[in-house]
Parts: sequence; structure tokens; C-alpha cells
Amino acid sequence: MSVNNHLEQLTLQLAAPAREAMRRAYVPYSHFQVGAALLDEHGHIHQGCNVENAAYSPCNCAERTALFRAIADGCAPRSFQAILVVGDTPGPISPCGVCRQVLSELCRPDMPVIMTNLSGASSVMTVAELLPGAFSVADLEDSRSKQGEDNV
Ligand SMILES: O=c1ccn([C@H]2C[C@H](O)[C@@H](CO)O2)c(=O)[nH]1
Ligand SMILES: [Zn+2]
Repeated sequence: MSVNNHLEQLTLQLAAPAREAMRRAYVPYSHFQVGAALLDEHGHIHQGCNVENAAYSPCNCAERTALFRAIADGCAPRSFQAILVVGDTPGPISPCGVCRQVLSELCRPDMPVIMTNLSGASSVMTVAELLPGAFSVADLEDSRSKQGEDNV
């Protein structure tokens, strides 16, 4: 299967579950519903919607809801095949910086992120393309090894 054909198949498979999740968004403040559908290595789909809060900062985006749900349900980090996100945006929805950081930790760098809107616009970027130079565990290791040296 060609790369484009594969992405079309993923889009067909994930668009409806993402839209279904979008309708469950809890958004009394922004009134902006977002849905996500995350495909795991076994072919199971984990849905996510945004969940807001009166204190604003605890708001959780649809992408992170799907990722955290999947991890809580026992999926291994970096085992996912693809995520599709949908919002009522003029063009394909763009994941926020926090979600890009979480995607970079929990998904493989080459995993496709399919960004769509309700009119059918769609664009695809890999996790690495969405956040080049992400802060990662490798950055922590360096500081940890230096701490280890200080402690001896
Ligand atoms: O990719 C995105 C962008 C925004 N939101 C949410 C966060 C907030 O609840 C609302 C408005 O920013 O949309 C998402 O869930 N995903
Ligand atoms: Zn986000």
C-alpha cells in the first residue's frame, strides 16, 4: 500500500470516532469542541475530547485525553499507529504546544498526526515535524548523570 493510500485508510477509520468524541467535549467556557481518535498497535481506537474547568489551567485537550486514556488502559508508550484530531476550524486543526510535547513523549517520532476540520480539510505531519527539538528524557539523563557525579 502506498503511503498516501495508508493515510487515507487511517483517515477513513479514525474520522468518525474522532467526530463522535468531539460531540462529548465538555466546553462550557470556550464552547469549542475538539475530538481525537488514537489508533493503538492492536487496532483499537481510543477516543478523546477536550474537558475544560472553571479554573482554566486544568483544561485538557482532546489529544491528551486520548493519549492519557490509552496509557491508563494499558497501552505501551510509543506503540501507537496514528492519531486524528478534528475541530470546527477554518483549516485543519493545529495541536497546541502542550499536546505536541506530550505527543513527542508518548508517540514515535514518525507517527502520523492527521489534522482535520468538519469541512473535510486534512493535513498530516509526523510527531517530530510538529515539535522539532522537543525536550525529552535525554535532556534529563544528562542532568541526572551530573547529579550522580556530585553525590559520590
Ligand atoms: O488542538 C486542540 C486545540 C484546542 N483544544 C481545546 C483546548 C480548549 O478546551 C479549547 C479552546 O482552546 O480547545 C484541543 O482540545 N485541541
Ligand atoms: Zn493541546
